Amino acid sequence: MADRNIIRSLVVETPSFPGNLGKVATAIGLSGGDIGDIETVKVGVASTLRNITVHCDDEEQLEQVLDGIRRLGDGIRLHAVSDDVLRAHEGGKIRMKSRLDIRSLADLRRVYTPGVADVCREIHKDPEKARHYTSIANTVAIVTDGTAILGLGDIGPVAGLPVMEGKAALLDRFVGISGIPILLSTQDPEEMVRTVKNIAPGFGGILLEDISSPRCFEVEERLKRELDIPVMHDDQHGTAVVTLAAVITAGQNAGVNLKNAVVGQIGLGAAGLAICRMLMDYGVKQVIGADKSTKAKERLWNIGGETVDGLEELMERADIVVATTGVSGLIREEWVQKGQVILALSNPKPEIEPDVARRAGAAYAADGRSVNNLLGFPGIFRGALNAHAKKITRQMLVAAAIAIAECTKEGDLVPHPLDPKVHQAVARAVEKHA
Ligand SMILES: NC(=O)c1ccc[n+]([C@@H]2O[C@H](COP(=O)([O-])OP(=O)(O)OC[C@H]3O[C@@H](n4cnc5c(N)ncnc54)[C@H](O)[C@@H]3O)[C@@H](O)[C@H]2O)c1
Ligand SMILES: O=C(O)C[C@H](O)C(=O)O
Ligand SMILES: [Mg+2]
Repeated sequence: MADRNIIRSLVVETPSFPGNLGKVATAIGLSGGDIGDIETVKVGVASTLRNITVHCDDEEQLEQVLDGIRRLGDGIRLHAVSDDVLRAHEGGKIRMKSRLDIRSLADLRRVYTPGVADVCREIHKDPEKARHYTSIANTVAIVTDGTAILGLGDIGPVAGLPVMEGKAALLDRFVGISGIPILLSTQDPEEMVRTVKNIAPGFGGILLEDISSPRCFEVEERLKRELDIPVMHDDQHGTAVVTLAAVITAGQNAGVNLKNAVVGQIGLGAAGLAICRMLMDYGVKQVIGADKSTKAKERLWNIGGETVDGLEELMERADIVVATTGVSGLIREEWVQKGQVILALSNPKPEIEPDVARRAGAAYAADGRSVNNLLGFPGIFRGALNAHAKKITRQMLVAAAIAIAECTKEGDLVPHPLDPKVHQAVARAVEKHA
């Protein structure tokens, strides 16, 4: 099933004789919906009740699907439509949990007082032991001020929390790291740096997330300098790592030699500038960039890149196009060149849908759901924590990108994020280069 934007759970009642579920499935399919899971809730003598998960492109298509089912008649009834995504978020996605069971008084005295005091004394005598006797070495703060939440913009840290909880869930699921969202109610770089430094003693690493440019550059630079634990702004370097991996495989698949290729980057914010820097470091000779902001373009000049004024010019010249503007539909179909590679990475909606780009002649096209920093940040932090690294260096990031490219199946641009091998491979590569 292709990635769709809307997921709904439909409660449908059908008469209990063969062929009725088929009618419902046909109605959904004829309106362009995809069926996910089907769960039978109740089988009665006269009728059967089922939960049917449906995936659609947009609200309009969903309405057509619902109308199609309602029109079936003959005892087929649509009882309820619920939003699976909202339902899944009820109560939040994460929680803090004890690793030790507390059943007996002995457990209590071991886990808590008075036993715990001995552990405190040990750490007080030798602070290095905190790594061994606490959760610090396996815990990463996921810090945001809520100013660049996906492409939704400055919606504040609380509205952005579902993204941070999502990153925590991924860290847990893929590499067993505890991610703790930290929401900052300030946008002042000085205050942000001070706050993160003040809470840093409880963490093995700091993942900065969805902080808008240009403040993100200063905040990250200072924290890297002033803290001796790994600090990484995911939207910059996590994205750059995964994009480099996709560009490497795209180059191989499309027979383009990266050393001679022109890569065009649209959007020179947090993600875009880091992508340009990473590609230039990797040896791509010609990186051209476009942004509506002159200040953003100046930042690319400062690192030796070339800028163009119009998106059309960039689209005309580039063999590989990467876009990270947050603007859905920014790339027009008629700008796509035959054989081009297009990575439209903005979430939640890309600058051009991959199937539209391919129809317009692109050799390879992907969006931010598949080329996503999720392929990088879990393994990068796992590797850095395993190595007790104090910094995440450029070599570690390039090694991560190469590891991702090497895990990619033939014909794909990047590996599937649910493939545990990729996160392990990234962790190993990063640890080796730490
Ligand atoms: N797929 C991924 O893994 C991934 C990772 C990071 C960011 N992103 C996406 O990239 C987008 C940007 O994120 P960011 O953190 O870099 O934000 P940002 O705000 O730092 O940067 C966005 C840049 O795009 C520029 N821009 C906006 N509209 C433009 C237009 N019409 N023409 C040219 N330039 C334009 C802005 O001036 C800015 O410099 C978001 O949608 C985010 O979801 C995707
Ligand atoms: O959160 C994601 O899915 C990727 C990225 O960090 C983004 O901001 O879009
Ligand atoms: Mg992000």
